[in-house]
Amino acid sequence: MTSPNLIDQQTIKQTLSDFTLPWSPDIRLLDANIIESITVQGQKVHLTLNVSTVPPDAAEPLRAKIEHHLQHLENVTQARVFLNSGTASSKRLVFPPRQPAAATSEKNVSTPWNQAHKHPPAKPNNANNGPIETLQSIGCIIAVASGKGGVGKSSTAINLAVSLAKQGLKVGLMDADIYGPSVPHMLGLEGQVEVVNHKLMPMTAWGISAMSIGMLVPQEQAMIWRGPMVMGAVKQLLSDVQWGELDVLLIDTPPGTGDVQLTLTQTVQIDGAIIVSTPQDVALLDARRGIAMFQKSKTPILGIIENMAYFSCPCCDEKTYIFGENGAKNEAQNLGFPFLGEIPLIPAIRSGADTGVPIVAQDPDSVAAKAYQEITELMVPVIKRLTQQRANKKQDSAQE
Ligand SMILES: Nc1ncnc2c1ncn2[C@@H]1O[C@H](COP(=O)(O)OP(=O)(O)OP(=O)(O)O)[C@@H](O)[C@H]1O
Repeated sequence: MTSPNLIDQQTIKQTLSDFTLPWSPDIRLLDANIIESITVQGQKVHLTLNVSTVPPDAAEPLRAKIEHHLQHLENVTQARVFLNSGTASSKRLVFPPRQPAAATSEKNVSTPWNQAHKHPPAKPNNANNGPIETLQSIGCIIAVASGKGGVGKSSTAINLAVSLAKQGLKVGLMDADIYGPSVPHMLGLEGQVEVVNHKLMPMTAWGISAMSIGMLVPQEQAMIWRGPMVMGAVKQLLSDVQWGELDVLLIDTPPGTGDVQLTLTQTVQIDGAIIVSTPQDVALLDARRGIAMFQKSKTPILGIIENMAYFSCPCCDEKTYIFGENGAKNEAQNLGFPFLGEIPLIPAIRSGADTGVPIVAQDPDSVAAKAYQEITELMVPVIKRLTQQRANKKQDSAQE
């Protein structure tokens, strides 16, 4: 029997020695200067093709062919082939494998030449256009959003997710912040994502399943992606990830009202959105824009959470309202949305995020953990209701 240790760059190259270029069959792949890198880690192989000289329509088929070949090699448990359309100074890594069902709509994303144009991606894979297979066993989907960056949306989403899991729910967390994915770091997740039956498996931490672009490509790569690629990545986080059976999938959205939000609302049925804001006017103004966007796509607003509501002095317990008092609470009242609760500004929330141990997991009896728990106690019946509504909708459309 061959030892798994025998896989290395050289053996991978050898197995590719018979490959020729489909558009120039006389030229061997190995001689064409297209293979940019081969990384072997144990039985996992990552190969990058530089397709800057490849005819536009040939790049993706070539990628798929090589990936298929590598996946079937003895002693290879995971093989992924990436496309890089850039030169050495402007590298652009193309998000990897696509599933056949999504291939048509993601064609613009997978072909580097298309990315040069600013056209929107192909017809949105709207929830109404057909269900996404990997989301079929999910009770309901809730977006956690904010208008403004840095208000603590990711910290809130993570702690809510862990707190819901502590209450016995099966929870998934999708980090849709393509440009600044913070979920892996805040959950302390490292290492390779497993691929099983051509689907990405979510990583697990603190009782929840999570997936983020930060687990798939280096941060600096995703940061230079433009509209169509970002939209494609969001779709893949939904449709190429084996989310499995979940009571709720929380989606941590990036701040603002850009491509990601648009893609999400066009691709899946979001059952509700929770808005996170600090009490400060400028954050509330942006939050209002976020609310308007969700309302436009008929996504129900489930409520508003006030984060960094106040700082409580550790010595005397005196509350200081650093960002103003009750801003988000009043806003919820004015707009007629439920106020879900307030989270104080607490150093342990920040340090928990920095060390990858959410405060809810680290210190369940702390003031911070209790604040999150109070919110999730309000969320549980809402999740049940949304799950029922989603199931009814599914049944109705099956009968149509
Ligand atoms: N209640 C809180 N108390 C103390 N620190 C907090 C609190 N909420 C968030 N933080 C810290 O504030 C910073 C920003 O939080 P976070 O990354 O969650 O915000 P965000 O709104 O998701 O940001 P972005 O829009 O950039 O993704 C982080 O360092 C986080 O640990």
